[in-house]
Amino acid sequence: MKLLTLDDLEKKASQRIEKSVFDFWQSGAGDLSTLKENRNAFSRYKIIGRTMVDVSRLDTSPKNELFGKKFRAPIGVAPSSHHTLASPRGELATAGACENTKVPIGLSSYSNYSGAEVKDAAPNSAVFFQLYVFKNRKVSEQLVRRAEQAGYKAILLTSDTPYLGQRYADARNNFRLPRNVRLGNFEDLDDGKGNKIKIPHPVEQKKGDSQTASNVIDPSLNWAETIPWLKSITNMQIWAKGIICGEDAQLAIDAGIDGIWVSNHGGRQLDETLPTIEALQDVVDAVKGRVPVHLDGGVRTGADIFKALAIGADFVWVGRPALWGLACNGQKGVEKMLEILIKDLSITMGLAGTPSVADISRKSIVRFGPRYSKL
Ligand SMILES: Cc1cc2nc3c(=O)[nH]c(=O)nc-3n(C[C@H](O)[C@H](O)[C@H](O)COP(=O)(O)O)c2cc1C
Ligand SMILES: CC(C)CC(=O)C(=O)O
Repeated sequence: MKLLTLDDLEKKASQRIEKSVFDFWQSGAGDLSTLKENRNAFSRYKIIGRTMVDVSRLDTSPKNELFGKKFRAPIGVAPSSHHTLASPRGELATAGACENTKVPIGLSSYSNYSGAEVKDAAPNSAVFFQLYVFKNRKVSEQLVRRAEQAGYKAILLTSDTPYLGQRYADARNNFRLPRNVRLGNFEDLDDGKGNKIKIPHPVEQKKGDSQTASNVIDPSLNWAETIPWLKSITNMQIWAKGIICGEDAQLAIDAGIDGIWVSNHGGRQLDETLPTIEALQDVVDAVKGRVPVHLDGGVRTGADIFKALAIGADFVWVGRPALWGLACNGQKGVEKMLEILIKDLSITMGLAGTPSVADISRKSIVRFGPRYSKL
């Protein structure tokens, strides 16, 4: 089977990976409405292809540098947990692919390899360390300090997971991590008094009680307390992931956040929330260029990336496709996935008469169909 699109990688990965793991990757929360809408909503936007523009030179590089680095395209690999379930070198392979392709990666708190190991594998690409804030703040504090020491540029604070979404596929499969899976960032943690801390995994189901295990993440996070606390323990930038409305973007900026990441966690958390491409315009308009705006959720083609850039995103990220690439062919599979996206973006830009990312604007697209409106 020729692997030409991300859909092809998804199909091949589904044939290679054990069903309960593949279900864990693919599944969303509730009746999967947001998961599906993340994809479907892209097709409500159409590109106005302009012709007779000199497109003999195409430049996919982002309009602005990210942390002073010039990447090859405004595309990156969003944080997702447990890459060794896909391939033995796990995040080392994913990050290596990002490094070779010259795009950034955000590393999950729940990576199997530690932040320092991944930074060594991809010194230029490993920029974001995604943070879950745990009820035991000492744990998160140590994760942050280690990330800073390893050279990460920003903490990507996941704001949409006070509780774990209801993922029925995982509950039905009684999904559990294999015993030998490492949690690299949680090794040798202590409570400051010399006592070792072990953290239970939020996705694992405890017998008869799906909530107990997700209880490790702190549901009391808020702008007024959490951001000053984070700023008191690190000099890294703090970005907020999980924003889907302009009001929250404004509150995040008021709290001193350095960047906004529009996301609904790939439809895995609040079901029936907005698809991210529909939420983007409100966020971009509220932010008014004060901080960068990034987006993830259902991005699978160059046209999807083009549409998000046209609405005003500075950068666009993919989650599941990296896992599919890994499952198909390790690091080379992730490289293939990223090359497919970059080539597709480049061709879309050429055919749309927008030779550089700076040429892509709201004039480049139209939207049809009913809009979400406030009541
Ligand atoms: C298997 C899996 C694990 C994930 N783990 C994390 C995580 O540890 N932290 C986090 O902030 N987001 C996590 N995410 C969400 C992604 O960062 C991202 O928001 C989402 O996958 C984007 O949607 P997409 O998969 O449609 O591209 C995870 C997503 C998947 C599919
Ligand atoms: C460990 C989990 C909380 C990882 C995650 O964010 C997810 O599965 O969506």
